[in-house]
Amino acid sequence: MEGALQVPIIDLSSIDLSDSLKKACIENGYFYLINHEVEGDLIRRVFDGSRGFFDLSIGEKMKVLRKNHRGYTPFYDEKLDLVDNPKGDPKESIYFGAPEDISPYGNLNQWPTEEILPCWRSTMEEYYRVILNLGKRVLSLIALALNVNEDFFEKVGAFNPPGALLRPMHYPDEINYCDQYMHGCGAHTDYGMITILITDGVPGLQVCRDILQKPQIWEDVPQLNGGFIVNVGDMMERWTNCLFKSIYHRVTKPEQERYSVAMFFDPSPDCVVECLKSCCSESPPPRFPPVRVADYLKEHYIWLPVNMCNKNITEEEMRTG
Ligand SMILES: O=C(O)CCC(=O)C(=O)O
Ligand SMILES: [Fe+2]
Repeated sequence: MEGALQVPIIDLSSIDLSDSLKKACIENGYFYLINHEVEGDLIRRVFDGSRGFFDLSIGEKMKVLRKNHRGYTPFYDEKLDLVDNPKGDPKESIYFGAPEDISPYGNLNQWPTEEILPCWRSTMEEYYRVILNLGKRVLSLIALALNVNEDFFEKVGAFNPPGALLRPMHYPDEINYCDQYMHGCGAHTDYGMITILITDGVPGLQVCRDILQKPQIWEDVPQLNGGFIVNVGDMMERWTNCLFKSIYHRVTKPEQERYSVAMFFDPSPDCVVECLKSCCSESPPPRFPPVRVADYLKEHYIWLPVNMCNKNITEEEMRTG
């Protein structure tokens, strides 16, 4: 049974939204974010840029093939749900980290050249910075809702350096799917603190409020014009001892081509996530031991490098999905 769903709306221009934010994170694990002050023009440029990149030839895109979780991930590269999408997800994407993030190897982001896509890098970097600030604002409100200081996530090192990854995505329309591919993106939870998502309005995103229920009930999450969709991720679920829900979601086979842009607020790799005192005591006791983010992510980014998982996929399939 599938149907439309009530999504709580968090209005960032409201004076006191602690209670509604907390309620949305506890009862739903997702909400719309409105009055966020991100300019429509920037969002339009990001979607135009995203279409421009995914329209490039496969050869051009492969020049920035993902390394160290940065760069192009071709069709079928990501394996989120091996039951429904055993061959991988029939979508393509490109990942970037913080423009300023300098690892011992330098900044790991990979960019199409300025000749191929003029202003592309500057647009994506601008969007990254704007959404990073928006996410920090939401996370400071979440901290207040959890009865800790508003700079809690800064203080525990979640942004030092920022582990957030920006990811424009492209789903081909359903006529390009082989029958066996049930979904554009298999069922999963996100790994980080929160995800801030925007789509081009083409339907597809669904959530399942109880993954153990049989049969599972998947409900559509429509894009709210001008709003972002925010969902809680696994790290936040651990911090809050499961008070906040890291919600299962997926993207069905879209009827037409679909584009979306997600920013995953993963805490920085050395940050340790430990149940908040305000969320646990003897009853309920902490359900998880403290975990270093890098160790958690290593176990959960299970998808294989493209040269291994795509070995049975033809060039034609990689081009079209
Ligand atoms: O494209 C979407 O609407 C959602 C994608 C998603 O859930 C993800 O990449 O984690
Ligand atoms: Fe997701």
